Amino acid sequence: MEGKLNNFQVGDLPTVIYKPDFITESEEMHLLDRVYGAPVSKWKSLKNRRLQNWGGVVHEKGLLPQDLPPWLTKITQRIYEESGLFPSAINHVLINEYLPDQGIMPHQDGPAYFPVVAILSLGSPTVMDFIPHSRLRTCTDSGDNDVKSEGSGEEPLEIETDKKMDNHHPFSVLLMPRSLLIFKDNAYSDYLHGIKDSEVHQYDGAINDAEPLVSHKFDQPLLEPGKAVQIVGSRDHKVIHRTANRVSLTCRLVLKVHKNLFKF
Ligand SMILES: O=C(O)CCC(=O)C(=O)O
Ligand SMILES: [Fe+2]
Repeated sequence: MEGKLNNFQVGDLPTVIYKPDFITESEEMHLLDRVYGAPVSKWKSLKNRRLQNWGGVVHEKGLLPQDLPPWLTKITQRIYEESGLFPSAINHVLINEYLPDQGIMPHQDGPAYFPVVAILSLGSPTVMDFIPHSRLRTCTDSGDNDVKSEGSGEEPLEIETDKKMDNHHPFSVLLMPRSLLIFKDNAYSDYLHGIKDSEVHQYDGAINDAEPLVSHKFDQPLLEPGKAVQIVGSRDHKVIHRTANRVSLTCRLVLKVHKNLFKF
């Protein structure tokens, strides 16, 4: 299936796609209303962010499914159709909320997911860092505790300590509100991805910093009205001041779906 997002590949890897303005401002507002309108009990607080889990419980061996609500299927269906990268409909969405000084440790997504991830950003820009890691470390280490869980129970985190980095280089992607990031293949399997827990993010050298939305290559600060977000740019020092919350929708597919608990 040829996806119409193919033209939006960024960087050297063939497997990172960045589509600015995938949704409109009113769609963004609508989604944020839904996220914040969810019952308080839907939020799970972790040390450094909050999250909502939609679509069911992900186990190592598969998904104990729950139907996604229509406000989510509307967007996941669009991602499914326009990307052409998922073999069947997206059935799991993790919604993360980050305060301006919060992030997510470098990690690789859990093994239950089909290795394509689509992340829709809402609210505030951020920079996502990709750090190469050695695939060999994942299964062979025993007592070293490379793989840690941050508490969601479904995302083993691998802390990069290996300095052997083959020919892979770290890179970063600037994620503007309303944008869609998709990564797969090498970008999925050979790199950890994470977001720094600092209020200031640099995006010098971000693989998509040529995109028109980020053409603020002047020295004057630019304040987006209503968003309380500052993007300051100069040729050498491009930074985002994260002054508002960011909400992201991480949309994935778990191929193995269990209809009842006893089939695990
Ligand atoms: O919030 C993001 O953009 C990333 C979230 C993520 O990596 C995850 O939920 O696995
Ligand atoms: Fe992730």
